[in-house]
Amino acid sequence: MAILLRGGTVVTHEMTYKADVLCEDGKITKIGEDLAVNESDVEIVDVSEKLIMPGGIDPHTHMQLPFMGTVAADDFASGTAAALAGGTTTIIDFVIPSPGQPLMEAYQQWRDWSEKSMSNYTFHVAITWWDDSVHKDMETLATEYGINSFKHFMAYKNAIMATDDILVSSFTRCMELGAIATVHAENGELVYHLQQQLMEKGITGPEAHPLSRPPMVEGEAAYRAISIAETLGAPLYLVHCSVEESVDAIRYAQQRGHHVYGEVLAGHLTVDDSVYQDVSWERAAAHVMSPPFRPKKHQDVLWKALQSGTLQTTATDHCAFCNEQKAMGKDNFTQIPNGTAGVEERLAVLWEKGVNGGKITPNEFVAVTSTNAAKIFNMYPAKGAVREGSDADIVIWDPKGSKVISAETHMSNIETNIFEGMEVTGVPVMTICNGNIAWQNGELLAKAGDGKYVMRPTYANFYQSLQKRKALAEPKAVDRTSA
Ligand SMILES: NC(=O)NCCC(=O)O
Ligand SMILES: [Zn+2]
Ligand SMILES: [Zn+2]
Repeated sequence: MAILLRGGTVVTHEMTYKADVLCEDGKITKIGEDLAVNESDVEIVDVSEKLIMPGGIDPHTHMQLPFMGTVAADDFASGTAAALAGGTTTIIDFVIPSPGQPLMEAYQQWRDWSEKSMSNYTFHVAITWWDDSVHKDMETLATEYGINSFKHFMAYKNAIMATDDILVSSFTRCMELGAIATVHAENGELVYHLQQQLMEKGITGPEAHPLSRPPMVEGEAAYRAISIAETLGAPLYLVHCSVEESVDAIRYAQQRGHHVYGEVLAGHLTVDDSVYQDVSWERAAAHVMSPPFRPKKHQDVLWKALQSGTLQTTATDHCAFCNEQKAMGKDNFTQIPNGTAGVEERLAVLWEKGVNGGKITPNEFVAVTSTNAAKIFNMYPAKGAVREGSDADIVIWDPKGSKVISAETHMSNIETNIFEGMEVTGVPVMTICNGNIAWQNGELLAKAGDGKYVMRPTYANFYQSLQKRKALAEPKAVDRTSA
């Protein structure tokens, strides 16, 4: 049934205005003041005093990920239910082939798992190894399956780490296909070396995790990935930037005119490394994720980078493991499955600390939680927008509503919440996904399978200048025939 959102305030990444919004057949069909509709055909929802914003896009989640000897506890049903409860209507998850596994086989595996999604979903595909078949499958994925981003883990040695030769081959291929390369920037060799040293010293608990991944481990990899991409003229997106060193590397590259984008996690903006000193092993281990939570001074830099546009997107890296799974590393911190949750909390945390904290405007909030990701990953304006013709993926926001975040009430399948006890003012009250009310005031209405797979075409907008620049700089041999 069509839905008319009556009397709300539309907030987009560029403007704020009063209007009614009509959603029909999964699309936003009309926006205007006092829209007239046939009331018997349309469900009218009073949203006065509420904000109408594009549904959140979380560009970094791992539902049901097989990782470090176990499988992430939130599958595509529970994880996307949590997303909807938090006002997020689209996730970009990751297909991660095991080294040697054909890309198309892994892709099909993830498509099967994700059929039970309740929110919309799409995938980055990780490049974990290289041969001619990978080169070919990247094209098939880009041209036939709507994949325009390929991920590279520079960490996780002896597992899924991409070495420099793979980065060079894959970034080059991304350019040829009109796709964007993304990286998890951490020097995997250094991490491995420091892990062994810490274990030899008998520091085996979660407090060793951040010591094995100091800021320069991330900064070096960020700088290296950027240098490789810039040399090749390839666009680059750095996931979960957590330290000043990465922000500096990105800002310098942008100042040189390079197309480089950066993501920051709600967790890295708000949680600091003191969590690893917790006397409870369980609570400390619950925060083991990579990159780790950082000393507080980095949070300030990350916020400023988001405010200034050096970083464009916010995500969660939702990769949930319950206490029993974390206990796999009871005697050896390197075996603690890496990952934390947050897909349900991201928007509320960003509103509380960002908007209420005077760091970003509501319009900038929309940009960093939805629109910018839609643009970079080429889903805009179907996604990331409240405008006529866009998909009806909407969050109705109550800026005066409040709650206390807690594992007691969250939807994720784990016993801990990294934002435990945070009081937030500004909460979702309704989430509309594909024109249907998917979640309302604590009640999940979406069903497994309601979410749609999102095709993302290649050649996002930034390719227009990138290609021209590349053509103009094309090297030419010197003609010496007449010399
Ligand atoms: N982030 C994390 O600790 N786990 C998920 C895999 C990754 O993104 O590195
Ligand atoms: Zn990562
Ligand atoms: Zn991740």
